[in-house]
Amino acid sequence: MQCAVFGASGYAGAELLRVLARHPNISVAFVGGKGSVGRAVGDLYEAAPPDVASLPYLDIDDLIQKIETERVPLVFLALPHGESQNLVPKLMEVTDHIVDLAADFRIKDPELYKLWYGEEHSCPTLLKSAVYGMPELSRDGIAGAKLVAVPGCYPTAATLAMKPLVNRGFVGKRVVVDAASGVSGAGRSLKPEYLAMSVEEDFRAYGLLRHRHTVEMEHNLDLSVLFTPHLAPMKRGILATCYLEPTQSFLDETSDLSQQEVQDLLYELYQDHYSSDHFVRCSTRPPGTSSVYGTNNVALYATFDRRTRRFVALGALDNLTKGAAGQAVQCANIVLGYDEDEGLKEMGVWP
Ligand SMILES: NC(=O)C1=CN([C@@H]2O[C@H](COP(=O)(O)OP(=O)(O)OC[C@H]3O[C@@H](n4cnc5c(N)ncnc54)[C@H](OP(=O)(O)O)[C@@H]3O)[C@@H](O)[C@H]2O)C=CC1
Ligand SMILES: CC(=O)N[C@@H](CCC(=O)OP(=O)(O)O)C(=O)O
Repeated sequence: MQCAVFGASGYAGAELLRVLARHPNISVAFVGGKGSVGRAVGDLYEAAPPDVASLPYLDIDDLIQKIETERVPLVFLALPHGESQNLVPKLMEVTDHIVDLAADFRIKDPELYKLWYGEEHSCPTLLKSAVYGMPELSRDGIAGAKLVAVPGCYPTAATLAMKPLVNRGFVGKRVVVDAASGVSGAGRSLKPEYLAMSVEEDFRAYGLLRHRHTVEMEHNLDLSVLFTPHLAPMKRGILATCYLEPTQSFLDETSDLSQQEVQDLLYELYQDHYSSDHFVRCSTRPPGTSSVYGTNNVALYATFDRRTRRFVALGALDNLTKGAAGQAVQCANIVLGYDEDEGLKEMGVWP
């Protein structure tokens, strides 16, 4: 099946090209950009797979026209936030399936969208028709979907790290999430704060109290979340560290258990919860981002500290793969009825 990728000159778009190069059923026929229009993929992206290296970046109008005339059935959008909502109404008329990596269609409620994104949504009626594409949270509605909203990178890590504890009724209503992202999470922009000279030998928090991913985590988990993102001096990767208070029922249930038995119980809880999920790795020790680099895997670990009465749940993923392009292809596979891991079977890189 042919597809088109809008924003293929950006980091998430380039990662889509990398993942789709290994896909047996989906091939990239057309790519779009903005500043890169007139150049070919291989000019910009030297590691591009040979069959896409020669594709020219098209502007939005030319790309839509190609999709229409060539009847391209699948479209990925990897555009800066806010662009997809202007494009999707037209694309709905000319293609069968749209998988959007941006935040435009993740929040169903237009008022909540306005509150967290600071602007009115331009097509609020379409918000409800989009399916939220985090398969490990829910696969409902993804098969055959016309419009999939791929979740945010931080919410994917934090949601998957906490969900088994939440579903089991082990945690109270308020959690704290500290998460660090590699610099590719900010996209390919040339802003001075993302230059190597600025990020190397630095580690800092940003977006305090108001980061837009907070609302996504709160919705996924039905919890109140205090979220602090950090910028880490690495290219790729996210590590989310989540602190949760236990419920009395958890304390009662585990009062006679040793620390090791509590650890075993938590490990089994995570294994059971994700027993049918291809990409979840339940770790027996705290995971790092290098263990998931370039893969669609998310590595999870949870423990409980009796002294301070807190759970600590960790989630590590690659922001460009499971946090963006990999999860998008995982969703496209479900939409189209392919095996969920087609194109995503790559092993990690070590060291
Ligand atoms: N980076 C990440 O880790 C993640 C990103 N995402 C989401 O994916 C989307 C893309 O992010 P990312 O790849 O990081 O961003 P980049 O800034 O790296 O890339 C943006 C892409 O969009 C193109 N573009 C910019 N403005 C326009 C426009 N007005 N019309 C058409 N094309 C345009 C750019 O083209 P050109 O370069 O040719 O100007 C480029 O191809 C965003 O919505 C982001 O939030 C989601 C999860 C994680
Ligand atoms: C390091 C960095 O700046 N990260 C970005 C999040 C990554 C991203 O692109 O967010 P979406 O998944 O919502 O598209 C940020 O904090 O805004």
